[in-house]
Order: sequence, then C-alpha cells, then structure tokens
Amino acid sequence: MHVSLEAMKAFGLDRVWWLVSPGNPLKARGPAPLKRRIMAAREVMQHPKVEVTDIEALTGTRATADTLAALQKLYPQVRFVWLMGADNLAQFHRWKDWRLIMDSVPVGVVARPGDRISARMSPAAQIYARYRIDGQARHLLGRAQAPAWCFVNVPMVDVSSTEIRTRGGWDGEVLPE
Ligand SMILES: Nc1ncnc2c1ncn2[C@@H]1O[C@H](COP(=O)(O)OP(=O)(O)OP(=O)(O)O)[C@@H](O)[C@H]1O
Ligand SMILES: O=C(O)c1ccc[n+]([C@@H]2O[C@H](COP(=O)([O-])O)[C@@H](O)[C@H]2O)c1
Repeated sequence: MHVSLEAMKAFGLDRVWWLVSPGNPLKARGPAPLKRRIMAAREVMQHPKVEVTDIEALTGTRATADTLAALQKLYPQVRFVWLMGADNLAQFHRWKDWRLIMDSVPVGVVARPGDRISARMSPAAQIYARYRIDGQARHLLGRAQAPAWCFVNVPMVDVSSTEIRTRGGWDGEVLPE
C-alpha cells in the first residue's frame, strides 16, 4: 500500500495495478493460493485508483518481462510503468530479460530502508545510469520513452511481507484453499 500510494503521488500516475503473482520465479517456496491472496489484497487496498489483478494467471506468464509484453499486447493504448521497491533494483540484473524490461517501460523505484545504497550501486542502476531521471523530474517518468527510470526518496516504511505474515501468526506455510 505504501509503495503504491507514494509512487502514484511521486510519478503522477493515473492508476496502479497490483499484479498478485501466481508465483515469484526467484522464490523457491510456493505462496498461499492465488484466490485467497487476491481477496486479502482487495480487503486491505480499497482505493479508487488501485486495481488488484490476477492478470498473470490469465496471461500465463511468471517472469515480469513476459507479463509486460503480454500487457502491452493486450492494452496497446496504455502507457505502463513498472513499479518496485529499492530491494528489487539491487537484484534486478538477476531477473529474466531484465534489459528488455528496462527497454520497454519506464521503471519507478521507491526507497526502502537498507536498500538505498545497494540499489544505486546495482548493476542495473550502473548500466542504465544515463537513462536515470532525476528525482526532481519524477513527474515526467510516466510520459518518458523507455529506457527511463527514476529512484524516489519517499518517506520510508520499515516493513516486509514476511514480517507482516509473522505478526499474523502465519509462518509462510501454504494454506489450504
Ligand atoms: N517497506 C517497503 N518499502 C519499499 N518497497 C517495498 C517495501 N515492502 C515491499 N516493497 C516492494 O513491494 C513489492 C512487493 O513486495 P513483496 O510483497 O514481495 O514484499 P517483501 O517485503 O519484499 O517480501 P519478503 O518479505 O518476502 O522479502 C516489491 O517491489 C518490493 O520491493
Ligand atoms: O521476472 C523475473 O525474473 C522476476 C524476478 C523476481 C521478481 N519478479 C517480480 O517482481 C514482483 C515483486 O517480487 P518480490 O520478490 O518482491 O515479491 C513480482 O511481480 C515478481 O513476479 C520478477
């Protein structure tokens, strides 16, 4: 929620789509059932500009590069921006076809405690350094031609999904449907 609201404000986006993932390609452990996570996401995020979607289940894609290609094909009139936290920029070079992602959509990166430096020093940040939009011009990201990316130093929130799940007494075991 924090990332969505800050990103929407910082980059002046019309909408944010939550892509509730059927399964992260880099995480060995399977998540809770998709339907359950969609319902939970809709319960916590009730904002007129935020759409919770299971679109990766419909497109049959897991890797972000494939999902974005499918989305651009399905919605050629929409200007998509990929949003993620700084931790993901730090390891972005490990993602499938990460350069293709950089080359096909603008990328908005939101600061996260502990990951600001590793993100800025990351291979992806360095390789694409000349395509970086300064934080002061953040509002231009949505209309920028890819490759373009912007790191924003918004107020940070020190939480993780894992920690929130632990609070609820759920240790990450897959729950029944
Ligand atoms: N506190 C945070 N600050 C900034 N970005 C965040 C924060 N928490 C999550 N994100 C970003 O939100 C997206 C979804 O994150 P996810 O649901 O996997 O949470 P996570 O806390 O990164 O998970 P985990 O606990 O497994 O590390 C990612 O792009 C991640 O970088
Ligand atoms: O495409 C990839 O290789 C890839 C690798 C890691 C993460 N992602 C996507 O990034 C999003 C957030 O992932 P995570 O690990 O922070 O939960 C989610 O949509 C994942 O599918 C994508």
